[in-house]
Amino acid sequence: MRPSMFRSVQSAVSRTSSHLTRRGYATEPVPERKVAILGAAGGIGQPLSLLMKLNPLVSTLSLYDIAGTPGVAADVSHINSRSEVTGYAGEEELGKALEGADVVIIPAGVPRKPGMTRDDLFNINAGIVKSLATAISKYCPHALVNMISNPVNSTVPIAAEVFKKAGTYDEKRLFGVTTLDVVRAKTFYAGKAKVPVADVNVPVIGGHAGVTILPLFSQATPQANLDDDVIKALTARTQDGGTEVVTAKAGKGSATLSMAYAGAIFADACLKGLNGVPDVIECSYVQSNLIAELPFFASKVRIGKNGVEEILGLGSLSDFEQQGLENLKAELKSSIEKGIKFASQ
Ligand SMILES: NC(=O)C1=CN([C@@H]2O[C@H](COP(=O)(O)OP(=O)(O)OC[C@H]3O[C@@H](n4cnc5c(N)ncnc54)[C@H](O)[C@@H]3O)[C@@H](O)[C@H]2O)C=CC1
Ligand SMILES: O=C([O-])CC(=O)C(=O)O
Repeated sequence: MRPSMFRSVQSAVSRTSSHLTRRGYATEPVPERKVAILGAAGGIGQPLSLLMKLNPLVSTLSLYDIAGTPGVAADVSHINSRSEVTGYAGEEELGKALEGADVVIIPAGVPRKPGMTRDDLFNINAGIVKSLATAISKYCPHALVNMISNPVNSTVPIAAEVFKKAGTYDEKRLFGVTTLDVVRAKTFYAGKAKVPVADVNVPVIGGHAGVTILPLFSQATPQANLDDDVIKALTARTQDGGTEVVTAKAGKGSATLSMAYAGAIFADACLKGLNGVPDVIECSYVQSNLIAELPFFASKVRIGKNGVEEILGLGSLSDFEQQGLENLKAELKSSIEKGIKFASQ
């Protein structure tokens, strides 16, 4: 667990309702924040529900799925942390699940099996995302939306189109969650660079599928003089990280635990941004004008009270990364167009 998150979890467990620190001094009251998880009974949804229950910034935790959420909610609700937990099951309860939400996290939809690409999930997940985005535009149009459902390169443009049609689109409030790519890049880099993983930072740009995932190891900190072939191998492993897990799970789904961790990190960043914490910076796949032909692109973004406050520049890229950027453009462009076309039908 990232050290700051570990401290959050520790303080969640020790905090009292009057917001006393462990030393007993009164602190600023923490604002009320409702977080809704759509797909909360699934492989990602369950551990993500657990992690969000441990987050002291959450006051109401709303767990929605087509089935199974009352059990998940009853289970995590017994944990002695701040938030009140409610489970909602079935479409007729979706409105109540969403009403008043500040952050909506969406891990709803089918995962990959060996041999599939993320795009192979499009036919099923596009429809799921479209209907959930329609409900968000109706019940909590101002929420920050954290899209986890794959293919993220297309599901984010789908949600944007749905919001546009409903007249509720605010490009600052829609995020594709690419945090797992960053988590993987950090872990793999620390292993090769032989530096403490907790100190490592690696930006990951582009999108969230295969070659569209572009880790910028030339900007990794702490710097290490890794050979070109090591950087190439680290890049390939980061790009194939999801497939590595799908293969190892051998038909039982894709990354769930590491994704729940990554999703919890990203949602925590959104909550901190909403609460006015300065300099909250994470990589995310958002509406962007960094690359002319790609209206959605992942890069470092500053998250604040209104969502995306600033899209940070890409910084300087190595020749290898520059080539990687050229190589990802065609696939990412077509995934974006596919999403937009689907949503406008
Ligand atoms: N962005 C990322 O980095 C990652 C994304 N994913 C994606 O996350 C998604 C979920 O993965 P898992 O949790 O492993 O799948 P899962 O099958 O274990 O869980 C999905 C859950 O979504 C629910 N669901 C289906 N239709 C729904 C609807 N209309 N409304 C609400 N809930 C609905 C299902 O009932 C199920 O509980 C997949 O699309 C997967 O590819 C997975 C890992 C990483
Ligand atoms: O690979 C998958 O299908 C799930 C995913 O997005 C990831 O683990 O990065």
